[in-house]
Amino acid sequence: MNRIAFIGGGNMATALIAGMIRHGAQPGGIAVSEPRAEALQELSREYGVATYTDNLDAAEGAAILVLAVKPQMLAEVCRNLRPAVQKYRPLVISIAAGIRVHQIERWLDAALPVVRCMPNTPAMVSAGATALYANARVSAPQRAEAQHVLDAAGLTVWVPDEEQLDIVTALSGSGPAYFFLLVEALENAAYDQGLSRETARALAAQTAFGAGRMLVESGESAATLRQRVTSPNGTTQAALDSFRADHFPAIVARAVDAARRRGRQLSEDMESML
Ligand SMILES: NC(=O)C1=CN([C@@H]2O[C@H](COP(=O)(O)OP(=O)(O)OC[C@H]3O[C@@H](n4cnc5c(N)ncnc54)[C@H](OP(=O)(O)O)[C@@H]3O)[C@@H](O)[C@H]2O)C=CC1
Ligand SMILES: O=C(O)[C@@H]1CCC=N1
Repeated sequence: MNRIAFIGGGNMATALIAGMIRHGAQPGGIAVSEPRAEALQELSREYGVATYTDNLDAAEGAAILVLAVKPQMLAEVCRNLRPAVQKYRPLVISIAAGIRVHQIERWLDAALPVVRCMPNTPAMVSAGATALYANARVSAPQRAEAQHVLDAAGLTVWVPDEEQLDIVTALSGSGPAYFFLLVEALENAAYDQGLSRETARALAAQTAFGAGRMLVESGESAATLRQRVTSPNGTTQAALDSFRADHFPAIVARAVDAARRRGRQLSEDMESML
């Protein structure tokens, strides 16, 4: 694998680096830059990667540049990276929510191969889900390289249209938080009804894990698996009827739409940045 530099060494970058190392990447070929000294020390100690406080030092000679800072930081970070990208012309991979390829190219002031992708935090346990989108300048080998980086984090899929990344962000990028919210609510409901906090937490988490494994491993649809739990006139049906009476599908649809619109807004908020 070519030398790869991560700009920003926060949650997602760490999850992706961990996945790459687990899949046999050489730590010496991975550079990370990040302002927080303790984060850099941790990355160096845990994974043996090269760490820098200066983004240009990290980007020096990199064939792949992963932009892993907050969307609001990206314009400034890209502008500072101009000398390195114009010299080395790397494949740029952005994981920033919302920010469009044309904005990244404008801020880098270079027409470059850019892959935008949307991973999620289960990448930390190699159970991530990532969608990728490539602009027309990305060659077939570069596409394979980008996919290789993200494959180490879990499932990967390509989308043909950049707009679809906002939907992906609202589904799988933010999605782990929706499941955590449901688990919190289940845990609290069982606790309120008399289970100990510890027992409620363990059962709620294991139920989420078991349901997730069945969804991924059984090859059956969520609807089929749900029906199999639901005995006629039984306890599950009582709960599902209550969910429907409270418009659960509409609640979920509205939340996903709010996340999708926020992704677009993040991009629009940054549109004035040159
Ligand atoms: N978390 C998630 O579930 C997902 C996040 N994303 C995207 O990933 C990106 C990163 O998110 P996440 O990892 O959660 O955020 P983090 O805040 O954990 O990581 C960003 C890191 O970048 C550092 N940073 C700030 N300024 C600079 C700079 N000028 N140069 C280099 N590094 C800098 C931050 O340091 P400091 O803390 O000191 O500011 C921080 O450590 C975002 O764009 C987000 O949209 C995508 C998919 C899922
Ligand atoms: O909340 C966010 O904006 C980021 C993108 C997807 C998950 N976390």
